[in-house]
Amino acid sequence: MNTDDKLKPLREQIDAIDAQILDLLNRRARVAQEVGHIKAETNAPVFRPEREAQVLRKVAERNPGPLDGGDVQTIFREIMSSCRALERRVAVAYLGPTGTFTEQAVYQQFGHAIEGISCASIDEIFRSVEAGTADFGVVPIENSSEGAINRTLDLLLQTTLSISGELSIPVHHSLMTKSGTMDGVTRICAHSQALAQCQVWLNQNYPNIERQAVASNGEAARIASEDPTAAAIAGEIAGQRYNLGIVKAHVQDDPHNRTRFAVVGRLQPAPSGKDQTSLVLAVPNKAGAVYNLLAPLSKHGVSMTRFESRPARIGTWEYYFYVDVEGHAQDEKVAAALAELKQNAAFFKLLGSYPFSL
Ligand SMILES: O=C(O)C(=O)C[C@]1(C(=O)O)C=C[C@@H](O)C=C1
Repeated sequence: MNTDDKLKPLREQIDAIDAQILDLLNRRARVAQEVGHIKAETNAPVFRPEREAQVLRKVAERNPGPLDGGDVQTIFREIMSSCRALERRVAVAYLGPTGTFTEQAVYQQFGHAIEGISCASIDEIFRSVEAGTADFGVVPIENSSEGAINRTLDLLLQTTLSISGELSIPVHHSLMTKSGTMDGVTRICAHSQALAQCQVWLNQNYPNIERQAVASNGEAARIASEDPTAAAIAGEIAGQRYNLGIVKAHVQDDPHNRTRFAVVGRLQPAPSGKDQTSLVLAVPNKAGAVYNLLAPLSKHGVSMTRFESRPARIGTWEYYFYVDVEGHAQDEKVAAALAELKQNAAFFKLLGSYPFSL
């Protein structure tokens, strides 16, 4: 028997299974449509991150293999994304142009059945959600090599929006040009964060080529696609979008470089069973103030997962503290700790409670 003869019965099995999967997918989609009708009657939100997190956790727990648990979650995320789009296609604002890591983060959180709205800056993302042009925005909040994205932290302080989710993705940068070589290149363009994440490598390899900070890595890729004297540092997806050749892949100084993103919107997700709460606090500038401020967390057995300070920029040495804690603001012990924190703080803002990222 030749190879094709051996494959034929197996491919017939796959065809039969695919027909069953297709039938089941459409049965699921019809149920989601019914859910959509009920939500439309009551004006309830279409995107329910706590429910999606529960579905994804359940499939990973139940998955008997041989498919990888993470791969199964990716498949189900897309199934839910398509089902959700039958109810209504949510509009998500992100830092454009296409091909940025923020766009990748959007798909990781919402799947591909969305309307992506490309914005020129982090400010514009917040504005478009606040104005209702987009339902949600995805903004970078922290990079593992470079630390906090300060503009996002500042905007979170002012916005009327809440954080309704978070996720982190690996960030691998490549040096790319139109020709795939560095011949004739006089400048290397990238977002300032990406230039900083690759500075050791750039100092070693191209110390004499000018570096130019641009609005985003996607924008850098677009520039390089039009100008043969410009190279871009960006993700490979951006390079593919703009037809660039790779001069060198993985040029970031830290091979484990990751960026964390926050999803912002008007939605306040219900508890999912495994959640996180983000808040901003400030205290009067006196000895022991920060220590006393945080005491209610340990008193009520609430774990702090992140603590970041940012100058208040009012000319004095005062700081805002960005704090993440485990649990949902509606959980009894978190609620008790937050009530006490609020009493002790000179400033208190609850940014949101949302499912712990998968
Ligand atoms: O359970 C819901 O509320 C649904 O709308 C269904 C569904 C799904 O496909 O499972 C789709 C969208 C929501 O974000 C959550 C889940």
